[in-house]
Amino acid sequence: MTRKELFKNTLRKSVHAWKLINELPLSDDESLMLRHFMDQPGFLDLHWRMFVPAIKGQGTEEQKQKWLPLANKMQIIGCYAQTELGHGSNVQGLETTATFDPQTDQFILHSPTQTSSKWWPGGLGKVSTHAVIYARLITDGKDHGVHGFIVQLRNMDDHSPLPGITIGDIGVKFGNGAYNSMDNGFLMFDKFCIPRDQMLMRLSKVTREGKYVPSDVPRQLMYGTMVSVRQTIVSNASIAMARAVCIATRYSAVRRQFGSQNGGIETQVIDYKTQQNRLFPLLASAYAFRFVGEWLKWLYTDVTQRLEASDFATLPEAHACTAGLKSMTTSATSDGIEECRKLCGGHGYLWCSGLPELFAVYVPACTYEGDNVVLQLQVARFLMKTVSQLGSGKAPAGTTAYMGRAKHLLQCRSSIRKAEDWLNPAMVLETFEARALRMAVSCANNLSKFENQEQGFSELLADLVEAAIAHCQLIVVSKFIVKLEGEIKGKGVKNQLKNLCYIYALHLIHKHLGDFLSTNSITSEQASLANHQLRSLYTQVRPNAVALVDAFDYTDHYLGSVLGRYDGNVYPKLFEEALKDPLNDTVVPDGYHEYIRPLIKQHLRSARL
Ligand SMILES: CCCCC/C=C\C/C=C\C/C=C\C/C=C\C/C=C\CCCCC(=O)SCCNC(=O)CCNC(=O)[C@H](O)C(C)(C)COP(=O)(O)OP(=O)(O)OC[C@H]1O[C@@H](n2cnc3c(N)ncnc32)[C@H](O)[C@@H]1OP(=O)(O)O
Ligand SMILES: Cc1cc2nc3c(=O)[nH]c(=O)nc-3n(C[C@H](O)[C@H](O)[C@H](O)COP(=O)(O)OP(=O)(O)OC[C@H]3O[C@@H](n4cnc5c(N)ncnc54)[C@H](O)[C@@H]3O)c2cc1C
Repeated sequence: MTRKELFKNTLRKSVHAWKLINELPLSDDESLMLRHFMDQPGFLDLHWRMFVPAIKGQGTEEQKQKWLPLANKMQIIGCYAQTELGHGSNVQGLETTATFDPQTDQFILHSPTQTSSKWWPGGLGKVSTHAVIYARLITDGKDHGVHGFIVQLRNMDDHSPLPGITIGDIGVKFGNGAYNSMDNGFLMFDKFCIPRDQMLMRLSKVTREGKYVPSDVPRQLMYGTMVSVRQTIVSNASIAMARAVCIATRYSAVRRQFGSQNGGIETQVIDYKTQQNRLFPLLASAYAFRFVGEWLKWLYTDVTQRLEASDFATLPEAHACTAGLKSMTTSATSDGIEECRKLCGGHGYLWCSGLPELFAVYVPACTYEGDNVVLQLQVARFLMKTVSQLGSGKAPAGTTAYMGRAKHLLQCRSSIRKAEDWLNPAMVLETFEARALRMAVSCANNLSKFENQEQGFSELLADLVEAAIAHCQLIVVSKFIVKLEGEIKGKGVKNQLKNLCYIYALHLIHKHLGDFLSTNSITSEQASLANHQLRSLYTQVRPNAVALVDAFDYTDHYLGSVLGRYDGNVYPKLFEEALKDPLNDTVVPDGYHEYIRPLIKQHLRSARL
């Protein structure tokens, strides 16, 4: 499809999905499933995941009563317009202004520079009638920082932009189809006025007289929509990883190379330890991210209930966990999808493998909803704060509770003696805790050598990101172990999940061996025992690998991959796909007479000369 066709087709699908949701009707959970099977980014994502939650989280009761019924019936379509051409990560650096005019009781929205143009918001370019806009609030010449506003963008009769608004699509993005189904947009305001009551005023207010009344709750609640979406992105990482792994595992069982004895059949590539060493940790990650995603959903629900009761105590942890896990799981999944493509050899590079499209549509997850490095630095700040409070009498809680055992964890030596000890959950956990704590404490010690803490933080950014990642990996490992401690239905399922849990943990030890050795969390002998155990786990997973990806229950239609077909009938179907290519419509290609023939004839003439 051309970009225009792709975009229009996504509109068609989105509206059809909305019709089904209402007619059947579908529950919220079922609607989310429908979104997965629709399988294309589109304006609905931003409307439901960001526009509506932003109003719910930041609007007053009156504002919710006015706007939510319209949004819930999709009589207005909204997006989330925060990022600008010049600033995305640095939200406090946004330039768009919303200046209160007491004469007219309105805010004047203005884009003072080119870099202040809104740039990237999905659904903004062509579809949205409304947006939640983030802009600097100015009253009586004073800048109160960034606040949210509900703004109508387009005429409800003919969809034309309202006077004072310049709007459009930002152009083609990475890949062929992928995220190009979405109208990521730009937007400029030229002194565009909105009524005062369209500032989202649950957190802070501007009175009729133009007085700014700051909020008595943490200002970070303005970032609540991002926290909510980051949480959902973690579960989505599992879905995308599982999809790539399903394709690569099934194909690895079909594909044979080398190893033929006396003219017999060759070896299935899944039997090569190198293939297993690349594939099975990704299979384990797909399961691990699913479990940590379930836990994160619980954490998010818990913090939301606490916030409703004005208990803000767990907000920093919820922010650190959603930011860190969003970052860690999306980075691992993007890399994992690409690894799966390589695991499928040359055929993985074919469009019909399903992997190039999956990669192209997935990889912006490392950037949207917070650049992954910027988000890990938020985790690092949280960790440095926690370390600095150790010994102050305030015991760390939740995911940092392990830091409360700092004295032990800084000194302990791993008691792993044989390979099987690596299947002991307490020993594995302690290894990850020791490594994470020691990296965090080492950063804190290095920071303390700087007179200026911010300067020190800048100098140590790379180490801080690594410490944050170590902490996030510990969370994933520990939630997988907790999952195994609970009830798991199905004969033998627990054993399979145990194998995957330890593959997940031990492959991380192998991959980040430098961290584990340099922090003395393990010795080199214990590292080789871990490798030994890892190989043994691969052998145990091998007979069940295909069943473990079948368990994701993805249809062939959803996978969209010739290589990942359930029936394994890969080669005939690759031919079928090839023959469908428009280049094969004719035997002699268009362009032959224009270019190829004259070229060949010219050579023939020179040869005769
Ligand atoms: C699709 C096809 C198929 C393949 C995929 C398969 C499946 C997918 C299927 C379906 C997918 C469906 C849906 C996916 C779901 C949704 C995705 C949809 C679309 C995505 C669109 C993306 C939209 C966007 O990108 S919106 C824009 C996002 N922008 C950002 O994230 C900006 C990042 N920057 C920031 O957040 C901040 O600027 C900052 C970096 C945190 C810094 O903020 P600042 O105020 O300057 O803070 P400071 O560092 O000084 O800290 C102050 C203080 O505040 C605390 N803090 C910061 N943030 C928060 C927070 N959010 N909550 C709570 N507290 C916060 C911080 O810790 C400090 O605390 P303290 O003072 O140290 O105690
Ligand atoms: C597909 C897609 C959809 C999007 N949808 C929306 C949307 O609906 N609404 C919306 O408002 N926005 C949206 N965005 C914008 C997105 O949220 C931003 O792109 C994202 O927050 C990253 O910000 P940035 O582009 O400014 O990156 P930058 O911050 O410019 O990052 C560039 C580089 O600088 C590094 N960097 C930046 N700051 C630091 C620092 N302090 N320390 C160390 N390194 C640093 C980063 O790691 C990165 O390597 C979307 C983006 C994409 C790609």
